[in-house]
This record gives sequence, structure tokens and C-alpha cells, in this order.
Amino acid sequence: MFSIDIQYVKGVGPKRAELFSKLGIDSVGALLQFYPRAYIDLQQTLPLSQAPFDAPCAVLGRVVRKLPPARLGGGKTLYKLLATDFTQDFAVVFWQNRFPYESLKEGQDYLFYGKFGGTLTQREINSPLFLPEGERRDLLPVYPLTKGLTSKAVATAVENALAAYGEEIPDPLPAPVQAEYQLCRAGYAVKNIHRPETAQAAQTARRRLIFEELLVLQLGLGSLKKKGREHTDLQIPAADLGPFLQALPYSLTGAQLRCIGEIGGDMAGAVPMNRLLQGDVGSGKTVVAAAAVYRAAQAGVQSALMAPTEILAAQHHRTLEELLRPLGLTVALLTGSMKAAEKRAVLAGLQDGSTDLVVGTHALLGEAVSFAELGLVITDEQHRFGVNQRGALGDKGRAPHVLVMSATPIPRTLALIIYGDLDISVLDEKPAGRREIETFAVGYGRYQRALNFAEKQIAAGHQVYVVCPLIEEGESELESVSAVRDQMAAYLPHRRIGLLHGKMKAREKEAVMAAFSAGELDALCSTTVVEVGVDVPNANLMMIHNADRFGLSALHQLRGRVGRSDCQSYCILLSKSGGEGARKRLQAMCESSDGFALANLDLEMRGPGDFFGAAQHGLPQLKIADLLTDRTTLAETSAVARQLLDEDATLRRWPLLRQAVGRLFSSISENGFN
Ligand SMILES: Nc1ncnc2c1ncn2[C@@H]1O[C@H](COP(=O)(O)OP(=O)(O)OP(=O)(O)O)[C@@H](O)[C@H]1O
Repeated sequence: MFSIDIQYVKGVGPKRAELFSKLGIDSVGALLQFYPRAYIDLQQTLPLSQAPFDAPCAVLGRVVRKLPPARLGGGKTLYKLLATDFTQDFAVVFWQNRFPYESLKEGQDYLFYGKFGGTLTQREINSPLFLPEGERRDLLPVYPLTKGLTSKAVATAVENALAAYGEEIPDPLPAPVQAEYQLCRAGYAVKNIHRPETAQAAQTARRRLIFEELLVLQLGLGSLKKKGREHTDLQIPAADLGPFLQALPYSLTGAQLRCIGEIGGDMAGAVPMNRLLQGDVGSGKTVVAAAAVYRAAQAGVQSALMAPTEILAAQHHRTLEELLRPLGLTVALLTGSMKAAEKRAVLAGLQDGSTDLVVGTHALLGEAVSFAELGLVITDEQHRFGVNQRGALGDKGRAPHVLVMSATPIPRTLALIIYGDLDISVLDEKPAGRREIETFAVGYGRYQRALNFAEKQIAAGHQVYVVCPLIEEGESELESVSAVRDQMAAYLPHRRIGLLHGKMKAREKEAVMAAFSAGELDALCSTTVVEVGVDVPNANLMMIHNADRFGLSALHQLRGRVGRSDCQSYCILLSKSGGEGARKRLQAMCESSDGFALANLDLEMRGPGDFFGAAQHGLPQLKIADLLTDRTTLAETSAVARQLLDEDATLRRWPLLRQAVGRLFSSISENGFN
């Protein structure tokens, strides 16, 4: 029943099915899981005389007369009806839409919901929602919409699907769990989330569906983790890190030493390491990873580091080669844009074991990539990879140790869900001598002053980043960044100003980045491709155009590109006067440089759905639960998930639950759980 094509639902058909598919709904199952965004509360109706002009409300009224459709200029048609709430007359108006007009009948009573405008004596309601009085309900569902599909159309399709298949809705929750947590049955929940009998029933339904979704999510994550923990045969004994530490150009922070110790302890253990290394921007994660690679190489096994972009892979390659080559390690780079002959040479080195570390993009997942003995897998910015991709790289070794590096400060409660039972090491200390980045939020009236300030920094031997999002609606990112670069070049004609954007070829990007890194460019105008991980310590000014368009976490990441040495750094946030939210974000940036504090604020302001940006973190998209507000249920389901997985890690004992996990994770996993 879940997989039946939506076009076969009564009243849908192939044409509407296309509209539904824009919402990601192509089956009956997906339709029934397309939950209302909100409900309209029809429990209270108002007499028309009390209906506010500026807010929607429900009024009970009778259609008195349908006026003939009026054709207006521009091919538009106005459909108007006269109605009364028995104390006062009002007009009901539909533009261009004859269907509701046709379905309303003269002499019948309806509940009209919407904003009643017009004048005190001549009230008028435009395109209201309406229900025949006899079908009156407490709550009316409101669905998220796509063009051409009304909330009513969705509601009708859902009702038809419920009428046809409502009795067949399977219940994946084991009965004891249901009893213990006093949850209603699945069929009742699905019916009442869409067509609640009462407000209380909607609540009960919601609780049950949230519980099920979070349980399924945690079971899925839990069984992925368990898979990784089954093998236990690769132990890497503690190595003498002396030579590594002596070769470093600086001494490590206490936090770095602690994290290196924790990682070393894991690698020596009988169970493969599964650790998240979290550190705020600029906290020095790379060198911690390098220590782990050094340790692996001492034990004669290879390491692989996967980065989300070619720029980052190239940079990590440069840094790690500098750190590790003097110690006798061989470091290679593998990216999709390399020439075939270069790739072949790298692949050969991995296969015969002569290469100790390969740094690359997801090209590392390619079939042709095989290792003599892969012992350590490191992924940078893991939230940009799927949970499964990390596993795929791991599958290239017998049971490699896994280290995940993330610069996105995630509040601990959420990290625990996303990274499940990964152990967590936190770099909570910046290298000595780092100064607070001075941050200013200014309007475009001060753009010229900002440019003068940039000139001053360049004259003092520093470098400058300039980041642009789209400037005008409809303009491409490329146009806007080029325009900003040209403007800057005209103002500072004697300076070398580079351009970097996503449409450039990987090699061109790499060349520009390398030139900036080598100090051959004074300023770099860029789109957000520099957002994560780029490390050029000599740059000390970050100028962000239209800063109000960015979220807090992105701004913090961008700002983190400066302040990476012991000289004073600055961040200038340029914006036109934005809305309240933007103002708050920019103010928070000026007041705080703590990534965790900013991430918490970001979550509060935007909600986690947005914070994690849909699928980019490799988690399936949740349909009803909210990781932030449903924390109590999260704790409950986490206990249940652990218990069920302990009883049967394959979930075969609960086939429906197993299927539900497969469905939720199908968006991120090709082979799913089947
Ligand atoms: N203990 C230290 N003392 C001085 N400098 C250090 C120390 N550790 C790292 N660095 C330098 O600090 C800079 C930032 O380090 P790194 O690039 O590893 O940061 P990161 O944690 O990856 O940050 P991001 O997530 O922002 O990329 C680098 O230039 C690195 O050489």
C-alpha cells in the first residue's frame, strides 16, 4: 500500500501527480506522511461584526446569491457571491478560480475561514477556505504547498487515500513499546493527524508519529554504527611521537595534546576507533589528524583523508605533506579532476603500500581505489558526507579506525544524535597568542572606508578576503562576485586582486588558491567556496558583502578564515538594512567569537531543520519530528532503540520496523537496509 503510485488515488490522476511529485510525493505512503504544517482552529466562530480586518477568523454564513462571473481586463475573471451571517451581508470573492465558486450552493450554510476585509458596512472575503456547515470540524489541516496545488486539493487527496487504504496502515511499533509509552495505534495516528476528530486527538496522533519517526531514525543510525563496530582486529600500538612533535614549527596546545592522546588510545584498542574531533574554526584540527596518520604509518598501515571539496583536499595535502614528508612519510593527492596518468600513479602507490597517506575528495570512493592495508580513515567536515559514504571508504580496509573532523560546532545533545555513539574529542582551546577578531557590522554608506581599511592592511603586508553572495535577485553568483572584484580593482588599481568562484575548473580554482596562499595575490574576491577550512594565516581581513543573507554558522565559518596567526585580524560585515533576524545575527557576530555559543543561538533562531540544511549532513529529512523541540521524545526513543538493537541488531524480529528504517534512510542510502 505504501508504494502504490499516487496517480491512482481518487481525484489525483497523472496531471496532479506531477504537482505532487514536486513536493516529493509519488506514492500513497508519501502522501500519508505528508503531514499538515498547521491547523486552522474552527472551534470558535465569530459574528461578522467582530471579525478583525487584519487577522483570519471563521464566520458561519449562508450563500444568498451567486453573481454571474465578471470578465475583467487582461483575461481575468472575478467570481463573486453574496452571503450573510444573518446579521450582516458580506461578499465572497474568488479571482480566476471557478472551482470553489461552482461548489458553493445558494441557500446553504458554510463555515468561511479567512481574512475579512472591505469596509465596516461592506465586508468582503477573498479566496476563503470553506466547509459545509454539516461537515464542520474543530481543526482543518493546512499543508505546505507547491504552485498549482491548494491545501484543499492535498486534503482531498489525503482523505481519498485514507478512505481507500486507511484500514491497511501497518503498525511498525512493537506492542510492548506502544503500551509502555501509551502511544496510539498507527492507523488512528495517521487519520487523526490529517483529519483530527478533536484537538486532543491531533495531539495524541502527533506524539505517536514523532515517537515513531525518532525511533526509526535512531534505529537506523544505531545499526549503521553497530555494523562498524563488529570487526575488532586492527590494533595500532602507541608509537613514539617524539620526532613528530620535534618537527613541528610550534608547540601544541593542551587541548591538541589531549585529543592526540584520546585518539592514540582508541587506535591501540581492540575495537576500531569511531571518534569525532570537534573544534571551533582555527583550533588546529589538521595537526591532530597528522599525529594519527604518523602513528598509523609507524605501525605500517595506510591512512586516507577525505575532504568535501577539491580546494580543501589540495590544501590538506599541502599541509600534511609539509608536516609528514620530513619524517619520511609519502603523501599523495587524489581528486576527480586529475589526469588519468597522475591518477594511475597514485593508485599504484596505494595498492603496493608505498604511499602512507592519500588525501582526496570523494574520488577516493571510486572502485579503482584499493589499499595494501588501510588502517585509518579520516573525513573532514563529515556533515557534508552521508553517513554511508564514511562507511564506503571504511570498506576499503579490513576494519580501519575512523576519525571524523568537524568544524561545525554542534551542541552536544545534537552531536550525540547525528554522530550517535561516536566518541567525541573537543578542541576547546585556540593556539597561544591568538587575538579576538575585531568585527564590525556596517552599512554600504561606509563601503569606501572599508576599502580604505583593506588597502591599509595590504600595505602592512597582509591579505584580504572579500566574500559575496548574490547581490540582486536573479543575478548569478558569478556576476556579482566579478562585479565586486572589478569595483575593487578600479579602486585599488595597484593591488593584485584574484577571483574565485564555483564555476571555475578545479585546476583554475586550485591555482588561484595556491597563489593567494603563497602571497602572490593581495586580495581574493570569492563566492562561498572559501567557506570551510581554507587556511592562509597571513590574511587578516574578511570582508563579507550582503552579510545579512548568511546564517550565523556560515558567517562564523567565513570569519574563521582570518585570525589564524598571532597578528590582529578584522571582519567587516557589509549589509543593507535587513530584517530583524539579520540584525540580530550581525549583532551576535560582533559580540561573540565562540562557535558553540553562536551555533546555539543559530539553532534557537532558525530551528534545526534549517541549521542542518536538509540532507547535507547525511541525515534523512524528518517529516514531523523536530530535533530541538522534541528532546524528551528523543531521549525516550534513544533508550528504546538501544534496547531493541541489543535484542536483535538486524531488526529482523520486527520486519515492519526494519522496512520503516529502510524507507527513512532510502534518501541517503542506495542499498538501504534490505
Ligand atoms: N598549536 C599551534 N600553535 C600555533 N599554530 C597552530 C597550532 N596548531 C595549529 N596551528 C596553525 O593554526 C592554523 C589553523 O589550523 P587548522 O587549519 O588545523 O585549523 P582547523 O581546526 O582545521 O580550522 P578550520 O576548521 O577553521 O579549518 C594553521 O595555520 C595551523 O598551522
